[in-house]
Amino acid sequence: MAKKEIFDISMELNAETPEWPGDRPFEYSLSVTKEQSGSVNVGEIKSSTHMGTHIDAPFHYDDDGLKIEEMPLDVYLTSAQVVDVQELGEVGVENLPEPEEGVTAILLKSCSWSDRQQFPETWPVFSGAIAEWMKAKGIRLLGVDVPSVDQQHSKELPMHQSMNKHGRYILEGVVLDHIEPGVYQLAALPLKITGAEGSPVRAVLYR
Ligand SMILES: N[C@@H](CC(=O)c1ccccc1NC=O)C(=O)O
Ligand SMILES: [Zn+2]
Ligand SMILES: [Zn+2]
Repeated sequence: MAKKEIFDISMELNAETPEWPGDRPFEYSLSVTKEQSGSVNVGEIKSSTHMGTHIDAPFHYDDDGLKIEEMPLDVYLTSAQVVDVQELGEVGVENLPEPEEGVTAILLKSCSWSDRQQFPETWPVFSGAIAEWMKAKGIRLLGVDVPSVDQQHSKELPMHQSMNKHGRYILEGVVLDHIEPGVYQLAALPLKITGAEGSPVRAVLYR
């Protein structure tokens, strides 16, 4: 078998990773040094669950929604198609190609968040009709290369709600600038945090 080609599509997590405005920044530090313990360095992390490349559990926007440890894992281990949606202010169904055979995730490459040390001022609007289209095509996961599938100041969260209503799942903050459109295997598993409404993931594409 040929060697696996692995493409990292995750953001780095460090003190410069931009948090959602008003949310807590990411922190990693050594709480115990090897010198102190005589044996090991031990770290601790503080983070929002919506930091960097992450997934939303439905409980993020629906009090009765699934929590992170209840989420199906096969949604995040699947064939994924990277689709070019660059230069679009609004992304609708008319901008999406017929998915390739066997694909159950679509990753939208907008290239609208180039400086990952700044929270972006704007990003494309994703039409709620995409969720219905996904359901009709058997696509279970939508990935976006921006902080959210809705706009920053939205309170109604029409896209999140439409995805939930149609039983579709959300992956946010992937990095696709270096990825050619096409079909890959995706792995992007959440941490098993009891009761949580989101989790950072290490997202990779491979083939
Ligand atoms: N919906 C966004 C996150 C979000 O809305 C948010 C994240 C942290 C703190 C506040 C937030 N939203 C509204 O106050 C997301 O899906 O990641
Ligand atoms: Zn989120
Ligand atoms: Zn979200």
